[in-house]
Amino acid sequence: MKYIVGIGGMTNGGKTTLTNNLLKALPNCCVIHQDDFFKPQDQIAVGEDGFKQWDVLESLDMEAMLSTVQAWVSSPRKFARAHGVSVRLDASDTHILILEGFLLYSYKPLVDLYSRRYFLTVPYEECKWRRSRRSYAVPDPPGLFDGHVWPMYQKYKREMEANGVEVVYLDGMKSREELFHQVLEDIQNSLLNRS
Ligand SMILES: Nc1ncnc2c1ncn2[C@@H]1O[C@H](COP(=O)(O)OP(=O)(O)O)[C@@H](O)[C@H]1O
Ligand SMILES: O=C(O)c1ccc[n+]([C@@H]2O[C@H](COP(=O)([O-])O)[C@@H](O)[C@H]2O)c1
Ligand SMILES: [Mg+2]
Repeated sequence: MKYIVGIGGMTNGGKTTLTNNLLKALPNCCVIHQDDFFKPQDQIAVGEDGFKQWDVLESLDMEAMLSTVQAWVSSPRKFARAHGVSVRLDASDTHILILEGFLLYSYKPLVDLYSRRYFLTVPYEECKWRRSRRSYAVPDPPGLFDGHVWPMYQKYKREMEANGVEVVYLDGMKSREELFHQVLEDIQNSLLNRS
Protein backbone atom coordinates (compact mmCIF):
# COMPACT_ATOMS: atom_id res chain seq x y z
CA MET A 1 0.00 0.00 0.00
CA LYS A 2 1.16 3.53 -0.79
CA TYR A 3 0.17 6.20 1.68
CA ILE A 4 0.85 9.91 1.17
CA VAL A 5 0.64 12.26 4.16
CA GLY A 6 0.60 16.05 3.87
CA ILE A 7 2.03 18.09 6.74
CA GLY A 8 0.91 21.54 5.64
CA GLY A 9 -0.12 24.81 7.19
CA MET A 10 1.29 28.20 8.00
CA THR A 11 4.90 29.23 8.21
CA ASN A 12 6.29 28.46 11.68
CA GLY A 13 3.32 26.30 12.59
CA GLY A 14 5.79 23.50 13.40
CA LYS A 15 5.59 21.49 10.15
CA THR A 16 9.26 20.62 9.80
CA THR A 17 9.62 19.72 13.48
CA LEU A 18 6.58 17.42 13.39
CA THR A 19 7.71 15.85 10.11
CA ASN A 20 11.17 15.06 11.44
CA ASN A 21 9.64 13.36 14.48
CA LEU A 22 7.25 11.29 12.35
CA LEU A 23 10.05 10.22 10.02
CA LYS A 24 11.91 8.62 12.91
CA ALA A 25 8.82 6.67 14.00
CA LEU A 26 7.19 5.48 10.78
CA PRO A 27 8.55 2.47 8.89
CA ASN A 28 9.44 2.73 5.19
CA CYS A 29 8.85 6.45 5.28
CA CYS A 30 10.30 8.96 2.82
CA VAL A 31 9.94 12.75 2.83
CA ILE A 32 9.77 15.55 0.29
CA HIS A 33 10.17 19.12 1.58
CA GLN A 34 8.43 21.82 -0.46
CA ASP A 35 11.07 24.36 0.66
CA ASP A 36 13.61 22.47 -1.45
CA PHE A 37 11.72 23.63 -4.54
CA PHE A 38 12.01 27.41 -4.15
CA LYS A 39 13.16 28.96 -7.41
CA PRO A 40 16.45 30.91 -7.41
CA GLN A 41 16.25 34.44 -6.06
CA ASP A 42 16.59 36.11 -9.44
CA GLN A 43 13.41 34.35 -10.63
CA ILE A 44 11.26 35.62 -7.76
CA ALA A 45 8.93 38.42 -8.81
CA VAL A 46 8.95 41.76 -6.99
CA GLY A 47 5.43 42.95 -6.14
CA GLU A 48 3.96 46.45 -6.27
CA ASP A 49 4.56 46.44 -2.52
CA GLY A 50 8.32 46.23 -3.22
CA PHE A 51 8.66 42.78 -1.59
CA LYS A 52 10.02 39.71 -3.32
CA GLN A 53 6.98 37.46 -3.63
CA TRP A 54 8.32 34.34 -1.92
CA ASP A 55 5.01 33.20 -0.45
CA VAL A 56 3.16 32.51 -3.69
CA LEU A 57 2.90 29.24 -5.59
CA GLU A 58 4.78 30.74 -8.56
CA SER A 59 7.95 31.08 -6.44
CA LEU A 60 8.12 27.27 -6.21
CA ASP A 61 9.02 24.84 -8.97
CA MET A 62 5.92 22.74 -8.41
CA GLU A 63 6.42 20.74 -11.62
CA ALA A 64 9.75 19.52 -10.22
CA MET A 65 8.11 18.69 -6.89
CA LEU A 66 5.36 16.76 -8.70
CA SER A 67 7.97 14.77 -10.68
CA THR A 68 9.69 13.86 -7.43
CA VAL A 69 6.38 12.66 -5.98
CA GLN A 70 5.72 10.65 -9.16
CA ALA A 71 9.15 9.01 -8.84
CA TRP A 72 8.16 7.81 -5.37
CA VAL A 73 4.73 6.63 -6.59
CA SER A 74 6.26 4.61 -9.42
CA SER A 75 8.74 2.87 -7.11
CA PRO A 76 8.76 3.65 -3.39
CA ARG A 77 11.47 1.02 -2.81
CA LYS A 78 13.83 2.49 -5.39
CA PHE A 79 13.08 6.02 -4.11
CA ALA A 80 13.83 4.97 -0.53
CA ARG A 81 17.14 3.37 -1.54
CA ALA A 82 18.15 6.45 -3.55
CA HIS A 83 17.38 8.69 -0.56
CA GLY A 84 19.14 6.56 2.05
CA VAL A 85 15.94 5.34 3.71
CA SER A 86 16.24 1.76 4.88
CA VAL A 87 13.37 -0.46 3.79
CA ARG A 88 12.33 -3.03 6.36
CA LEU A 89 12.06 -6.40 4.69
CA ASP A 90 9.91 -7.80 7.47
CA ALA A 91 7.42 -4.95 7.40
CA SER A 92 4.18 -5.28 5.49
CA ASP A 93 4.25 -3.81 2.04
CA THR A 94 3.21 -0.36 3.27
CA HIS A 95 5.19 2.60 2.00
CA ILE A 96 4.65 6.09 3.38
CA LEU A 97 5.56 9.42 1.83
CA ILE A 98 5.37 12.67 3.81
CA LEU A 99 5.05 15.90 1.86
CA GLU A 100 5.87 18.87 4.04
CA GLY A 101 5.39 22.56 3.27
CA PHE A 102 3.41 25.78 3.53
CA LEU A 103 1.55 25.58 0.18
CA LEU A 104 0.80 21.88 -0.16
CA TYR A 105 -2.90 22.07 -0.91
CA SER A 106 -2.95 24.87 -3.46
CA TYR A 107 -1.41 23.06 -6.42
CA LYS A 108 -4.13 21.19 -8.29
CA PRO A 109 -2.10 18.22 -9.66
CA LEU A 110 -1.09 17.22 -6.12
CA VAL A 111 -4.20 17.93 -4.12
CA ASP A 112 -6.00 14.62 -4.69
CA LEU A 113 -2.93 12.44 -4.16
CA TYR A 114 -2.96 12.72 -0.37
CA SER A 115 -4.32 9.95 1.81
CA ARG A 116 -4.44 12.44 4.70
CA ARG A 117 -3.93 16.22 4.79
CA TYR A 118 -2.87 17.88 8.05
CA PHE A 119 -2.85 21.65 8.51
CA LEU A 120 -0.94 23.29 11.38
CA THR A 121 -1.91 26.73 12.64
CA VAL A 122 -0.90 29.05 15.47
CA PRO A 123 -2.34 32.49 16.30
CA TYR A 124 -0.99 35.54 14.41
CA GLU A 125 1.11 36.86 17.33
CA GLU A 126 2.78 33.50 17.92
CA CYS A 127 3.48 33.05 14.21
CA LYS A 128 5.04 36.50 13.94
CA TRP A 129 7.14 35.94 17.06
CA ARG A 130 8.41 32.53 15.94
CA ARG A 131 9.19 33.92 12.49
CA SER A 132 11.16 36.84 13.97
CA ARG A 133 13.48 34.31 15.60
CA ARG A 134 14.06 32.25 12.44
CA SER A 135 16.86 32.80 9.97
CA TYR A 136 16.05 31.82 6.41
CA ALA A 137 18.47 31.37 3.51
CA VAL A 138 17.15 34.75 2.37
CA PRO A 139 16.55 36.90 5.48
CA ASP A 140 13.15 38.61 5.82
CA PRO A 141 13.35 42.35 5.07
CA PRO A 142 11.59 44.61 7.62
CA GLY A 143 7.81 44.53 7.21
CA LEU A 144 7.72 41.32 5.14
CA PHE A 145 5.60 39.41 7.63
CA ASP A 146 2.72 41.90 7.78
CA GLY A 147 3.14 43.12 4.22
CA HIS A 148 3.44 39.80 2.41
CA VAL A 149 3.73 36.56 4.45
CA TRP A 150 0.55 36.90 6.52
CA PRO A 151 -1.73 38.26 3.74
CA MET A 152 -0.61 35.47 1.38
CA TYR A 153 -1.20 32.84 4.07
CA GLN A 154 -4.73 34.15 4.54
CA LYS A 155 -5.41 34.29 0.80
CA TYR A 156 -4.30 30.68 0.13
CA LYS A 157 -6.14 29.36 3.17
CA ARG A 158 -9.34 31.08 2.05
CA GLU A 159 -8.95 29.57 -1.42
CA MET A 160 -8.29 26.11 -0.01
CA GLU A 161 -11.46 26.31 2.08
CA ALA A 162 -13.49 27.70 -0.83
CA ASN A 163 -12.30 24.77 -2.96
CA GLY A 164 -13.56 22.33 -0.33
CA VAL A 165 -10.15 20.72 0.28
CA GLU A 166 -10.56 18.49 3.32
CA VAL A 167 -7.87 18.93 5.95
CA VAL A 168 -7.32 17.85 9.55
CA TYR A 169 -6.50 21.04 11.48
CA LEU A 170 -3.78 20.76 14.11
CA ASP A 171 -3.25 23.20 16.97
CA GLY A 172 0.40 24.22 16.67
CA MET A 173 0.29 25.62 20.24
CA LYS A 174 0.28 22.09 21.61
CA SER A 175 3.66 20.74 22.66
CA ARG A 176 5.91 19.06 20.10
CA GLU A 177 5.41 15.74 21.90
CA GLU A 178 1.62 16.02 22.00
CA LEU A 179 1.43 16.85 18.30
CA PHE A 180 3.75 14.00 17.45
CA HIS A 181 1.71 11.43 19.40
CA GLN A 182 -1.61 12.76 18.10
CA VAL A 183 -0.58 12.56 14.46
CA LEU A 184 1.32 9.29 14.77
CA GLU A 185 -1.72 7.64 16.35
CA ASP A 186 -4.03 9.11 13.72
CA ILE A 187 -1.85 7.83 10.87
CA GLN A 188 -1.55 4.39 12.44
CA ASN A 189 -5.34 4.15 12.87
CA SER A 190 -5.94 5.29 9.34
CA LEU A 191 -3.45 2.71 8.04
CA LEU A 192 -5.18 -0.05 10.03
CA ASN A 193 -8.54 0.92 8.55
CA ARG A 194 -7.14 0.59 5.06
CA SER A 195 -5.39 -2.74 5.45
N1 LIG B 1 4.86 22.53 19.14
C1 LIG B 1 5.72 23.56 19.21
N2 LIG B 1 5.69 24.39 20.27
C2 LIG B 1 6.54 25.45 20.35
N3 LIG B 1 7.47 25.74 19.42
C3 LIG B 1 7.55 24.94 18.34
C4 LIG B 1 6.69 23.80 18.18
N4 LIG B 1 7.00 23.19 17.01
C5 LIG B 1 8.01 23.91 16.47
N5 LIG B 1 8.36 24.94 17.26
C6 LIG B 1 9.39 25.96 17.02
O1 LIG B 1 8.83 26.91 16.11
C7 LIG B 1 9.78 27.27 15.11
C8 LIG B 1 9.25 26.85 13.75
O2 LIG B 1 9.19 25.42 13.69
P1 LIG B 1 9.29 24.65 12.33
O3 LIG B 1 9.07 23.21 12.62
O4 LIG B 1 10.55 25.01 11.61
O5 LIG B 1 8.02 25.27 11.58
P2 LIG B 1 7.62 25.35 10.04
O6 LIG B 1 8.37 24.29 9.30
O7 LIG B 1 6.14 25.12 10.05
O8 LIG B 1 7.98 26.73 9.59
C9 LIG B 1 11.08 26.58 15.49
O9 LIG B 1 11.84 27.46 16.29
C10 LIG B 1 10.61 25.39 16.33
O10 LIG B 1 11.58 24.96 17.26
O1 LIG C 1 14.09 28.40 1.83
C1 LIG C 1 14.29 29.41 1.15
O2 LIG C 1 15.13 29.49 0.23
C2 LIG C 1 13.42 30.63 1.44
C3 LIG C 1 13.71 31.83 0.84
C4 LIG C 1 12.90 32.90 1.11
C5 LIG C 1 11.80 32.77 1.94
N1 LIG C 1 11.54 31.59 2.50
C6 LIG C 1 10.36 31.47 3.40
O3 LIG C 1 10.12 30.13 3.73
C7 LIG C 1 8.79 30.06 4.24
C8 LIG C 1 8.29 28.63 4.17
O4 LIG C 1 9.02 27.80 5.04
P1 LIG C 1 8.47 27.49 6.51
O5 LIG C 1 9.41 26.44 7.01
O6 LIG C 1 8.55 28.76 7.30
O7 LIG C 1 7.07 27.03 6.33
C9 LIG C 1 8.00 31.04 3.40
O8 LIG C 1 7.14 31.80 4.25
C10 LIG C 1 9.08 31.93 2.74
O9 LIG C 1 8.87 33.32 2.98
C11 LIG C 1 12.32 30.53 2.27
MG1 LIG D 1 9.74 24.38 7.69
